[in-house]
Amino acid sequence: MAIPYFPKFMGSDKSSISPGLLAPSSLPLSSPIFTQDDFKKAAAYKAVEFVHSGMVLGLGTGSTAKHAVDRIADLLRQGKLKDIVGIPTSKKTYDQAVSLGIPLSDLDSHPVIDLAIDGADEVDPDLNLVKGRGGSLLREKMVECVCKKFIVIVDESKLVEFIGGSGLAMPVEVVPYCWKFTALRLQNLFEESGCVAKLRTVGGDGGDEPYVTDNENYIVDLYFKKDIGDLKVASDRILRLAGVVEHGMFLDMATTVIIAGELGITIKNKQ
Ligand SMILES: O=C[C@H](O)[C@H](O)[C@H](O)COP(=O)(O)O
Repeated sequence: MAIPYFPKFMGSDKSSISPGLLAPSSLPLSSPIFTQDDFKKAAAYKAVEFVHSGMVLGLGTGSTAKHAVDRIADLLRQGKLKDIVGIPTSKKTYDQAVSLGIPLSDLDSHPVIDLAIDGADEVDPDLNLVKGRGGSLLREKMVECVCKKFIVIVDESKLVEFIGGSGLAMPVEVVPYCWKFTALRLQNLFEESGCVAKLRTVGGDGGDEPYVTDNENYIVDLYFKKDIGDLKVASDRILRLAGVVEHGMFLDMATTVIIAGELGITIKNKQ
């Protein structure tokens, strides 16, 4: 069931998101014109309610996760959270967390993580994800596969019927050596799904300069015209290709997905 943002006028449910959190201050509550970023923030703030003092936290990457990191820092400053250790999933999140004074560590020192909060590019009905359109899939997967709880935060535009269903990229991190060869092999793997493989470049389509990940690798984006079928089989086939480092399908990893949209917040838990 969706939890309304504004309990006062939308219903009696006592959402812990304060009324007005999403409303631009100049608008009356009866004019709820929300941006996509408002939804991202609402999902992020809801997720941070699951954070407790003393936790080791996986800190996600992207425009949605950024709100969660900001919120955690606010609560630390206010003394409402204490003794948090953050494990950032990218250099960008590392920089953000350092600038906000969040104590950080890494997987070597903290191999078990209590909770990770991160965004996603696609979420299917079984809570499988596509991640990595921001380029951070490898570190995200390393961190998020060792957490006890993994909360995914999205606005409703990220919901898809099937993985690849948005028509947007499913990223694969590859080593730079002979990337064209690896890209072709990836494309051939999914020929029946009309797969097109493209090297990600700086500045988007048409650029010459390859996008380089935090791990000094490249990204080959796969675009599918049709459902790729069994995701576990697809995952194994991709990972068996020499030259592939990791792919952006996060299967059976999310324990909870928080979705924010026009009707409010919906929380889905893995069955
Ligand atoms: O590499 C990027 C990450 O997987 C992000 O979590 C994902 O792309 C979602 O990002 P955003 O919240 O900006 O849509």
